[in-house]
Amino acid sequence: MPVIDVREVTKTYDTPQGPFTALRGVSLRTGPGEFLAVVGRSGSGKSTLINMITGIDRPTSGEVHVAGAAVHELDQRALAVWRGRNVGVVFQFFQLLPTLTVAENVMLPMDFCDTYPRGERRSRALELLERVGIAEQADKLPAALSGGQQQRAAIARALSNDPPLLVADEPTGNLDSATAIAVLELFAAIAAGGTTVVMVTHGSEVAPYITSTVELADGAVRARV
Ligand SMILES: Nc1ncnc2c1ncn2[C@@H]1O[C@H](COP(=O)(O)OP(=O)(O)OP(=O)(O)O)[C@@H](O)[C@H]1O
Repeated sequence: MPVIDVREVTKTYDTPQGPFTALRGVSLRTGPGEFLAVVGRSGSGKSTLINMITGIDRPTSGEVHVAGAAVHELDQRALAVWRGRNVGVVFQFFQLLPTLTVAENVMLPMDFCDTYPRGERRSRALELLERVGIAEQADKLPAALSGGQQQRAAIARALSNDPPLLVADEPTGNLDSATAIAVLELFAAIAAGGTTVVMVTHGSEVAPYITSTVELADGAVRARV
């Protein structure tokens, strides 16, 4: 079963200048354990495609099946529950809550979705922080961490509910190249463990780590390798 099955998705935005079609008949299938890079020039539709997969936005036509759910058919409430359990999201600027410790940030999705018993959440957060290599930072505030450490904390948070899919939009865009490579290695290890990882990227340094690529051009799939 594919983890991601996007079928003939079209997305048209209403703009003051009239309708603008950002995705035109995009289809994409991705299996468990794949590390997929989404590439293409600025404006080619990468973020729009990611927003379809995560259910942040809806297609104008077509179908989006992710981790067993028909995402295009879910209402807002069902989407929030589904997303919390099935999709971990990592951003370019980490987006950790500044007033919570690193461990508390990692516990947030478990608290939100009530996925693990309250008494087990902190130990699970510490295990995840161990897995991403920053266990010793658990009780610090995010501002006390380096950029690479903050991104590792954000990845631990994204894995909090053990989702089948991890989505990352330019996760290394704000990191120096050595730190970026370390984060890519971490994503590759996560994918090797069976989690599907989808990453929007501009960088060419990803090649050794990814298992496949989809290239978008003008809202259509130009290449899929
Ligand atoms: N909410 C919106 N309303 C109108 N147009 C939009 C909206 N979101 C995106 N677009 C347009 O759709 C096209 C695709 O945008 P998208 O953000 O998906 O591209 P991208 O490949 O992620 O670009 P970048 O690499 O610059 O982030 C662009 O022309 C953009 O201006």
